[in-house]
Amino acid sequence: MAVLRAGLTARYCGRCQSSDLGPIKPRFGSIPVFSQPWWRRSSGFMMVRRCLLEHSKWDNPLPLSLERTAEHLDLEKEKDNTLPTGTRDLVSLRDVDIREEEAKGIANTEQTQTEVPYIKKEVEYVDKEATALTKVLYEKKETKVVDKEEHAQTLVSFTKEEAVEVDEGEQTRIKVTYNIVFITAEAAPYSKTGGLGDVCGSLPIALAGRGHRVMVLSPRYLNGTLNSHYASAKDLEKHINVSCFGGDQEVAFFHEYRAGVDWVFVDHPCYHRPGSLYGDEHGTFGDNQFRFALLCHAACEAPLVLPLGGYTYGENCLFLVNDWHASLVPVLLGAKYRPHGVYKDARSILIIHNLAHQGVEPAITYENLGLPAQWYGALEWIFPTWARKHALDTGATVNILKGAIVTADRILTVSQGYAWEITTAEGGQGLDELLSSRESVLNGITNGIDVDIWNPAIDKHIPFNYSVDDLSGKNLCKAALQKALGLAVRPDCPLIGFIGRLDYQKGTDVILSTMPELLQDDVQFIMLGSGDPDTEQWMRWAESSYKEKFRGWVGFNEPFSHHITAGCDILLMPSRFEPCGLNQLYAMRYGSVPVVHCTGGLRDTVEIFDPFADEDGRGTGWAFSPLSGESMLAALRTAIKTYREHKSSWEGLMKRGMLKDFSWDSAAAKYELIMEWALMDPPYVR
Ligand SMILES: Nc1ncnc2c1ncn2[C@@H]1O[C@H](COP(=O)(O)OP(=O)(O)O[C@H]2O[C@H](CO)[C@@H](O)[C@H](O)[C@H]2O)[C@@H](O)[C@H]1O
Repeated sequence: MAVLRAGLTARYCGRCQSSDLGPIKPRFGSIPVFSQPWWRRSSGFMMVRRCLLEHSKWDNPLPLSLERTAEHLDLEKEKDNTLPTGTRDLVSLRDVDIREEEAKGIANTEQTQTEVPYIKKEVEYVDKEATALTKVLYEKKETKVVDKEEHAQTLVSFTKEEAVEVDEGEQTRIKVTYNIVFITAEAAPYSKTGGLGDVCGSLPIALAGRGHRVMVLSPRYLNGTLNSHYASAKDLEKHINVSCFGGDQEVAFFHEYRAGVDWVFVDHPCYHRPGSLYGDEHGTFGDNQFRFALLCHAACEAPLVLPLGGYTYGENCLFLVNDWHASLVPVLLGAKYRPHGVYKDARSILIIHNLAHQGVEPAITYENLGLPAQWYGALEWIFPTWARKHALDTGATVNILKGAIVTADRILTVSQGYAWEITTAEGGQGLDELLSSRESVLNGITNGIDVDIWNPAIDKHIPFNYSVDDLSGKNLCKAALQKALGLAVRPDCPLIGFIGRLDYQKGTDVILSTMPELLQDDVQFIMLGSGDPDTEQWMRWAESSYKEKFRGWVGFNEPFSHHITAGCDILLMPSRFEPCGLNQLYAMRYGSVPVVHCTGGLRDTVEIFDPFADEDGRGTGWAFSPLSGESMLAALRTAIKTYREHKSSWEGLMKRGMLKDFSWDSAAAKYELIMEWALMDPPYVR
């Protein structure tokens, strides 16, 4: 009920008397309110969205970039004095219903000079198989999916065989390229605390490689450790003021063009402080809402004001907003820009890497976000009574991720399994009903990995390189790891590894509780991670208590994570939930066998070993369920037994994992498809 309340708070609009209980008449004559298909119109939220949109059209401050454009074009004469002051320039310049022919001409000229058209159509030759696949994808889209099960199957069912059958002869297809703008709190190698950084550091490159124009916007963190990564980023000398948190905030932009991608870093003193990206030894930074609201405001301006390579990205772009840090962007598009005719044809896609982090702050902070008051409902989030802290706590908060869930054109998660899990009460983190209501635009695409950085044949972070054809280097890596850790160098002793944030999500509590029992066996265990201080403390204790068998490395150490991935035999991931998980993919690529909890992306990517299937067995690891000490130990013991007693089966497991294709290529093609679907539908918030 709390969720319902949060999602559908205002079912009746006091300003325009619209209600979701019956047909609503268009309010402002020319603006079509029934622009959505019927299944999207059915919820009360849609009504609220429409009303808010209509009202905000008249109350919004003018987006900064447009003030400048209007000034530049000197359209003072064209102003319609019947409009509120702030919107006059804009309406005369940008609105599609622009009335003055002359102004229209000027606007068009300006646009062609500064913007690259975002859809460039070109005919190119592709191989038969790819053509056939494309055709299948289009056919799937044409049959509009309303049925739940069929919907879940849509992306799954793109099989090669099917594709080949459909089309044998066709040789050409239209290649469409987009202007894509990623907004993210992390992008490796510049900034990274986890998988978000990995994905936003490599997916943009894969998309750029497929012909798209791609910009990645993230903060320019200067925290003393990663500063050298920004050395090649040049100050664009474009300082702008964005309006939020009670005034104008000045931000600057730095830029580096690398691997076909425009890496743009938003600069502001709030990103320059010691510690990690989100906090320091005293905990999470108290002003993270400000830091990421600023990122979102700057990100909405960047495509309009930054001439990258001589041209701005322009209005017609696709925003890929990652996690809560970027989730204000779809709301800003709807609340601040579209009412003025800007970004009318842009689309936004929310990518959920981790639903557990939603950017929730007290409701009073809403007024800082630079949004019109009428849009409060889009972010409003009421905690259930049991979750409130004291008698006077009303449970009223703003939830930034929720804002994107209810305004983005499409929603993606990083695996298909997780896309389903978040629509259930168990996996929805309180947002399941809201996400279910948007099921028709919710998909999952399993992450790829950067196969150049994570390649045992050329990896500089490991002492010996190896490949699937010659695994001898892997044994040497294991010996080197054991030596470096001060453990006995024993090729026969299974070495188990864990790498990750020390967090409830990662199931570290299950590791802690089973360690005494596990270490009764003849095994070695290495654990790398940082996060929960109690777990860090436990790691120190365990290292001194199990001197012969356990090593704990507290901290974030990327080269060492590569060495562990190469050197261990088994990689353990007992994650409570896992949207995708990258370490199991890295492990398989390095010939280490994953033992994982059967959840989310882990279930999708680790195929359970079956020694009796095929000639040499089938599968790449073990997935246990439920998440308990007993089932984890049972899976580990089976893996250890296989390692010790069935050498050829083990080698088969390693090789099958190493031969899997985890590159971004196929995932990037699916992203293109989702972008295409986003553009087929009209903008969700107009
Ligand atoms: N102490 C340490 N030292 C060095 N490296 C460390 C480290 N701790 C973690 N890492 C690295 O950080 C990355 C973590 O990847 P995960 O997929 O586990 O990410 P995370 O849970 O942060 O991300 C979320 O986003 C990603 C991306 O979408 C999803 O895969 C995932 O399920 C979701 O929870 C890996 O590259 C790992 O090697």
